[in-house]
Amino acid sequence: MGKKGVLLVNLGTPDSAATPDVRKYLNEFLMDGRVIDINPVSRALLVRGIIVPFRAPKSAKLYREIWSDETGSPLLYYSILQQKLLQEKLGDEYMVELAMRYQTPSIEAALDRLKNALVSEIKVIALFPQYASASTGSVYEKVMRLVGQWQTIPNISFVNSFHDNPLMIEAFADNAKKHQPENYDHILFSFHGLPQRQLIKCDHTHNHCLKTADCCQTLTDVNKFCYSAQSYDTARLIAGKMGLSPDQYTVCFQSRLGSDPWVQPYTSQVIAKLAEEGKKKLLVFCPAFVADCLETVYEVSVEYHEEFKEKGGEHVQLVESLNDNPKFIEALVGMVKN
Ligand SMILES: C=CC1=C(C)c2cc3[nH]c(cc4nc(cc5[nH]c(cc1n2)c(C)c5CCC(=O)O)C(CCC(=O)O)=C4C)c(C)c3C=C
Ligand SMILES: [Fe+2]
Ligand SMILES: [Fe+2]
Repeated sequence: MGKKGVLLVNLGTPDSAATPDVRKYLNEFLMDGRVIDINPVSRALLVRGIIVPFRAPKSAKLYREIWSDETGSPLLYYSILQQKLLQEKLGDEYMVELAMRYQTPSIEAALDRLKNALVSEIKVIALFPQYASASTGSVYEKVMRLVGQWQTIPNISFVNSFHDNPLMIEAFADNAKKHQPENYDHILFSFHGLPQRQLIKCDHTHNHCLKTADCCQTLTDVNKFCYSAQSYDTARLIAGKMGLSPDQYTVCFQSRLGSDPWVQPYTSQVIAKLAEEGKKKLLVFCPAFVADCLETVYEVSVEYHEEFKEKGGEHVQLVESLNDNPKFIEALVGMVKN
C-alpha cells in the first residue's frame, strides 16, 4: 500500500507585496465565479475595469505593512508551518501537501505531487472552519475539476467544515488566555464577511436564511451549511469554553467589499457603538481564519484599533490566530484520520 495523501488548502496571497503581483492575485481571486457571483461579463467589467485597478495599489501598500523580509506573507508562512507540523505528527504513512486556492503553491502542482507519489487516497481539507461557497466551495470545485481529468481517480474525501471542532475551540480559547480576557471590557468574534446574497444561495430550503432578524444565529439541521449560523456556533463554543456570558461578547463580520449588503452586524459599526457606550479595551478573535493574515494582522490590529481610538476607545487587542498551536495541529490529525 502507498502512502495516504493529505492536501491542505488555504485561500492564497500575492507572490510579493509589489503592485503587479497584488494585481495578479486580486484578478485571479475576484474573477472566481464563487467569489464575485454575478454573470461573467459583468464580473469581468467590474473586476478588471473597476475593482482591481483601484484596489491593487491600495492593497499592495497594506501588504507591504505586513510583509516580512525573511518570511514573506504571514498567511503562507503559517500555512507552510502547519503543513510541516502535521506531516511530523502523521509520520511516514502520510504525505501532506499544501496549496493555495489562488496563486502559489498551486492546487494543480500539489495534486500532481500526490499523484506521482501513487498515494492510495487523498483527504482534502480547506482551511476554513466555517463553510462558504466563496472559500471552501471554491477550493473543492477546483480540486474536483482537476482530479476529474485524471485517468485513475483515487479515493478522495473532503472536510465540509470544522466550525465546532473541540480541539480547535480549545486552541482559540487557549490563545486568549495570555491576554487575560478578564481585563477587557468586551470580547468580539469578528468573522470574515460574506455578501448576504451568498448566504441565501446556500439555503437549499429557500425559506430560511435572512428570513427573520436572527434566523442565521442558531445552527439547526435546516441551516447546517449556513456560514453565519456556523460562525455564531463557533463563537458560542469559544465563549462557553472561556466562561463568557452572552452580554460579554458580540459576533460581527469584517472585510466588506463593494456596495451590496453583506452579513451584519459589520465590525466597524459594532466597534463604534462599543466606543460610544464607553468601552475602552476590546479583545478580538477572528475565528474564520486559522492563520494570521492581512485581515487579522492589519485590518484588526491596525485599522480597527485606530477606528476605535478615534471614537474614544483605547485599545483593540487581536487574539492571534491558530498558526502553530499544537491543539490545532491535533485537530487536523483528527480530521485526517476520521
Ligand atoms: C474565511 C474565509 C474567507 C471568505 C469566506 C472570504 C470571502 C471573500 N473575500 C473577499 C475579498 C477579499 N478577501 C481578501 C483577503 C482574504 N480573504 C480571506 C478569507 C476569506 N475570504 C483571507 C484569508 C484573506 C487574506 C489573504 C492574505 O494574503 O493575507 C482580499 C484581499 C485583501 C484586500 O485587498 O483587502 C479581498 C479583496 C470577497 C469578495 C469574499 C466573498 C465574496
Ligand atoms: Fe476574503
Ligand atoms: Fe442562514
